[in-house]
Amino acid sequence: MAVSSLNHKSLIVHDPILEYILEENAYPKEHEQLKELREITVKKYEKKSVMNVPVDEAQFLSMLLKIMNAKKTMEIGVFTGYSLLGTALALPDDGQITAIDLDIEAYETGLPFIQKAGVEHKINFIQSDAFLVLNDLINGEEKSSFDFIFVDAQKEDYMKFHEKVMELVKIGGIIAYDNTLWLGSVAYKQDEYEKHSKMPESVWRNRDYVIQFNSFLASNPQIESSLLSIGDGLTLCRRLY
Ligand SMILES: C[S@@+](CC[C@H](N)C(=O)[O-])C[C@H]1O[C@@H](n2cnc3c(N)ncnc32)[C@H](O)[C@@H]1O
Repeated sequence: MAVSSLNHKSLIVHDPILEYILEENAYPKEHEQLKELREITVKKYEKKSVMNVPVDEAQFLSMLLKIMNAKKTMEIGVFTGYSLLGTALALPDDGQITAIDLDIEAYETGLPFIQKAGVEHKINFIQSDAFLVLNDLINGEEKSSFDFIFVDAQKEDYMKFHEKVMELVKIGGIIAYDNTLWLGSVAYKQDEYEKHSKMPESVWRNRDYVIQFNSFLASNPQIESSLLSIGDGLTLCRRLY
């Protein structure tokens, strides 16, 4: 199957390599309800369905959560819930996920598959602007209590999210930021980009936020970080103090 038909968001690896990863490793072990959720998302949202994290990235996150023995997590930016369902499947039966999105219709599109997978009880979905919820949690009893926080919302807000989620994640806990290679655009200078890429103007515009954020993380002493070339780029940050 050609990668272009896989609806996969990655400019990082050459198509045959990506196809190999997906066909020979990721798809054979994709949970049935994740597959169904992914397919219904493509059917309903077409091009917008690339907002779901890719299968290989969700599997990486699932393994990370298990290695960490994560129990209490948060997801900012749920959409139809591909990464949310992956997380819910990875957590123990008494695990908890605070999942926040403004868009309840998208969440409800994926909800039947979450229910069918038997993991809805681990999820507290909050329909809200994430900043309101983060402020409430900070003012409540939730500081330094989360094992893992996944941030997958508006890229221009990542810097502001970082300030908040650093208060909520435990020391030693992980914050994961999605799309930190922003379709590869962060690596191009403008003239090279124009020559080599057909990315839309909207990608180019948001690229500066992602570049600034990546550079902020790289020089931030409060975290250890690693930018992985999986999916559209995933940065893991471990809170040090
Ligand atoms: C890339 S999608 C999330 C995809 C999801 N993590 C997955 O893998 O299926 C981004 C989502 O963030 C939500 N979003 C953007 N800004 C937000 C904010 N300030 N508060 C809450 N949700 C927000 C959008 O409504 C959208 O559904």
